[in-house]
Amino acid sequence: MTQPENSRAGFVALIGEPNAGKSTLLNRMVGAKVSIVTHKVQTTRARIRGVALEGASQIVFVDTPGLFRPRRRLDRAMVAAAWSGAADADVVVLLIEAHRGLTEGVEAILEALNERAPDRPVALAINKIDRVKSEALLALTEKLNAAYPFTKTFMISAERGHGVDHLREWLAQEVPAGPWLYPEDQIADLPMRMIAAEITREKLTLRLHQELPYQLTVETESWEERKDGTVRIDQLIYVIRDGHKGIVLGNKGETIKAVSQASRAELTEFLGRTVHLFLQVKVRPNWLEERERFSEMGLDFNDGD
Ligand SMILES: Nc1nc2c(ncn2[C@@H]2O[C@H](COP(=O)(O)OP(=O)(O)OP(=O)(O)O)[C@@H](O)[C@H]2O)c(=O)[nH]1
Repeated sequence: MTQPENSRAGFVALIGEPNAGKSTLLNRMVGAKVSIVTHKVQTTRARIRGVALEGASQIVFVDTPGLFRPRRRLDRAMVAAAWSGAADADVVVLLIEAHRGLTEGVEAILEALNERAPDRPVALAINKIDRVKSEALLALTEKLNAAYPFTKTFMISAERGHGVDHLREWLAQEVPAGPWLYPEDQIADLPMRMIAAEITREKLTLRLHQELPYQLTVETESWEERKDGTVRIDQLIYVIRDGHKGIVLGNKGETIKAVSQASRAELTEFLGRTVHLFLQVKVRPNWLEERERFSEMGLDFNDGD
């Protein structure tokens, strides 16, 4: 399918408390292919994105980590990432659980939304409607809309698929007019590339949790299926300063070597075949601003320009 003239494209941040159903919804929106792969990884620690095509629109979803009160350093980084996603996205979807309603956690998110994501369309998606009676749903809708001026409210069951098409159609209209962000042929193996990048990023984080700022991104540059049944994966690790490069490499390259080994082992297990992994570290001071780099997974994100 070639890109239509009336194309639209944009980023959609799915936010909500842990367990709200964000991953389930993302998988529904994007399709079976992504759901198969994302089920295998720890989605709570990853910002998995998927790309959906709806009519002439390309919708790029960010599945943020659950928003909660951060304690550990890594948690804080994740929450910051979740919020940066929400603030920079073209559209925000707040997912809540119908049977839990307006919890303290949801109240905290609404407060923060006011501060951090003003002027964005924010849709309310009340999920798990299969668990409550319709009268309760109406009352909840009123209560939530009194608490925050949502652009639109959807009642859905991510698990059963109810209402999901409506939400996706609405998102397709809300994302800005403009060219698609991903070429069509990249969408197919995007999930695998993202997951591979996320696995390496996780190993880096585990290894460097004290020293490394989370301003680091991993991209899968190439993915080559070899005739002998093995896979060659080349990844770039972007840091924002020269000093960070030294930290990632470690003394005599021992850090990067350990990260590479750990990542390769997990990728090999995940893919069920031998993986040859090649990592390269690059300094890129402006990666936060580089929109064209969003073709891969990472903490970088749309700056809304
Ligand atoms: N009954 C019901 N359960 C649902 C629905 N959608 C999701 N769930 C369940 O809710 C649980 C949490 O769903 P996830 O998609 O993992 O939630 P999440 O928001 O991604 O969770 P975190 O990754 O922890 O932030 C899972 O057990 C889902 O099966 C729904 O529409 N109805």
